[in-house]
Amino acid sequence: MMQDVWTQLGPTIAAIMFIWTMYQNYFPHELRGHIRKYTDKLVSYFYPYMHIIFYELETEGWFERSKAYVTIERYLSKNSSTQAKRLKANAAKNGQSLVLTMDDHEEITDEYKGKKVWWISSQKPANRQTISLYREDEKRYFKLKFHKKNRDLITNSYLKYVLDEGKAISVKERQRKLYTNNKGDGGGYRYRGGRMWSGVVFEHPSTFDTLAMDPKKKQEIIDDLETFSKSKDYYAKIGKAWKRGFLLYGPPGTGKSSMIAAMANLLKYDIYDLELTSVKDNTELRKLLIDTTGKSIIVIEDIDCSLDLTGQREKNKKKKEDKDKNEEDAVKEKMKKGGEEKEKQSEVTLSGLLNFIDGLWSAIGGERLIIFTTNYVEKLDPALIRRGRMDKHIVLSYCCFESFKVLAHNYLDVVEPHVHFPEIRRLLEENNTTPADIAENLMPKSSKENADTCLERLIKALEIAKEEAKLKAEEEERAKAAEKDREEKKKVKNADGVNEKDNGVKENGDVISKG
Ligand SMILES: Nc1ncnc2c1ncn2[C@@H]1O[C@H](COP(=O)(O)OP(=O)(O)OP(=O)(O)O)[C@@H](O)[C@H]1O
Ligand SMILES: [Mg+2]
Repeated sequence: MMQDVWTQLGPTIAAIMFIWTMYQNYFPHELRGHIRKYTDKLVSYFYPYMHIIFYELETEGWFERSKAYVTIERYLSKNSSTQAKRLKANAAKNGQSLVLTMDDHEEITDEYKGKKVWWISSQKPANRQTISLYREDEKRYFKLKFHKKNRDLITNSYLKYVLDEGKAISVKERQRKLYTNNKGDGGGYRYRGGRMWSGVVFEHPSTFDTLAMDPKKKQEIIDDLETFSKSKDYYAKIGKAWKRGFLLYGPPGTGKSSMIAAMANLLKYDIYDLELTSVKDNTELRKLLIDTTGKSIIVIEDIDCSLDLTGQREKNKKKKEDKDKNEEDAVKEKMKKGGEEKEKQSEVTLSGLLNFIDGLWSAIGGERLIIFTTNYVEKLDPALIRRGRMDKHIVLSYCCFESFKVLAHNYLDVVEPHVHFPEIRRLLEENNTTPADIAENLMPKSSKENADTCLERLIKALEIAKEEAKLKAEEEERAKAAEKDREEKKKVKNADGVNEKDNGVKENGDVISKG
């Protein structure tokens, strides 16, 4: 049977191969191009499908990988691993993880709004008649095949969807960075590749799961952030730059910095930690802003300590003028002494900072959070923190029982009900203890310590803190009473003095009247 088939097909296959070899080797190149053009036209007339080709390399410039190709590659990686038989692995996150995509000549299907499309990964044979500096595989491309009747849907909507999804996957997989504008030892910026920020890999482990705070408040913040990150079109519709300001305030050790790290981890953003005191002036501040990328959080920690931004603007202006004058005098003085003035005070003003937050330049680069932290919210100029600039004010406060439960679960794997919990609850209500203090007590200090020993240590620490707070309050009470006593005595003394003085005036008056 097999032999019959071969006897019938053999000559036909041999003839086709012979014609193909002749065509490839002896047919003039230009003529082949013409023939291809007409056969393509003929085929496309009857063929119900359309193709779009995405080449790997840009045809203009320095043969860089095309952004569209890379984005599509990322998008297809989500289907490739389940559909393609041969996969290709590319390194991501500086070699720490792998992206799997289909290998050449593989085909996978995708579905969009009920319509099926095909993605084919392929390679164009290199033109042997031209000399190229590049390898053959530089003609690699993705071919998108779809039915002609779906043309509008695919070109108007599906392609945008693919690029958006691909970008989102790239963002998730990229290695995130923590940048700082801190100057080097020499006092100047270390420009890395022309950038004003220097960055390291951001690997802070804080997440909203590990953050101890009231669960309702926590969920509200998570919802706010997620809504923000998906609201590109909404912000465009209402004519607002796609950014959101957060003011985090509360005593030291209540989780402000931890929350910033959790936000960055939730949204997969980079962090730009802006050290305002290292910024020379408003112009430099603007340059730093321009040098940030989208999908980032710009943080100014301890804003009240960063600059003299706490008073009224006019007052600040006057202060600044005085300061400038004093500084100038000081510099002259030092120069006279042969000294060298290296560290110059920052000249960033409140208006410069306001401009940074919501001026025209702040809209460049897309989605961005701006976060200020402070221990003393009341010290800040209201203009700096008004809604619209700092859209959401979040207070992080002392540890309540709900927050404690999160810490106990994270640090010791202990959950309610527990024999020590009621006492801890009572002590927390009577004490102002920061989550940082609770966390420190919950952490096992040796392999011998277990959950119970840690909780008992916490109870002891809370009792001591309560006792100390009581003693401190008594001490303050005594100091207040002593102060009050001193004031009373002073008043009596003053009153006596006034009486004596009054008497003197009377007497003098008498003298005058007598005169
Ligand atoms: N709410 C919290 N949830 C979980 N851990 C916390 C929380 N608050 C503080 N901690 C722990 O305490 C440490 C210090 O917290 P963090 O640096 O976030 O405080 P902060 O509010 O930024 O303080 P500061 O005002 O001094 O900058 C953290 O490393 C973390 O371990
Ligand atoms: Mg902090």
